[in-house]
Amino acid sequence: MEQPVQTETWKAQSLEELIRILHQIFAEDKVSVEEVQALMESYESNPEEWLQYAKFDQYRYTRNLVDNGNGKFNLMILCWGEGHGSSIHDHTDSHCFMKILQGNLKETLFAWPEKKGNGEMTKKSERVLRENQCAYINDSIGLHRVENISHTEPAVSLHLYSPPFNSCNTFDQRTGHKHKVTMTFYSQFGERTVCATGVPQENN
Ligand SMILES: N[C@@H](CS(=O)O)C(=O)O
Ligand SMILES: [Fe+2]
Repeated sequence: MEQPVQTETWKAQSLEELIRILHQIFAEDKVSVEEVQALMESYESNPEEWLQYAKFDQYRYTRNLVDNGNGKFNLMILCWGEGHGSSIHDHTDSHCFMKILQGNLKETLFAWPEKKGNGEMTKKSERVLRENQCAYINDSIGLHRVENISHTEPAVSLHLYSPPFNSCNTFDQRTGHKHKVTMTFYSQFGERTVCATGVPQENN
């Protein structure tokens, strides 16, 4: 009988330490989802450590690259103004970890639409994620929409995607029809990205 793999229980004391441990974990051949989720949850959000990456836009949520994980993952900070939300989308066969750094985010889970379907998409569940919680999703779990439903408080979240990707599909809730979109960064390593096309980058 195979021995269950012993996953380590880490406590990340700072964002810097979190990133260092993530590099260690992702350098291995096999990565445990539970281990990454527990590690990300163990970091107690300290705004002083991430404020340099938290750049907001008036109209839509922003994606701000913090670390490119040596090619193994992308770690980014998403900034959600009051009422900002994403479309229903998939995660391009990657693992997606989402930790709340500030405020609350509502996550609504949807089932994949039928191949030839043409109707309202099926809502599977919804929940509110609170400060320091870390959620996980991948395409076999389903699709989701994420929203800052607060009218008074912004929200900030830390996302890890592995392997990294720069496009996903968004879905029309009424019809289930999908549409491929390219996602880019509003800033990288704390520096505002110059957007040549002027086309909005986030999937809302
Ligand atoms: N997956 C989305 C954010 S979220 O709504 O989970 C993105 O990377 O832009
Ligand atoms: Fe997502």
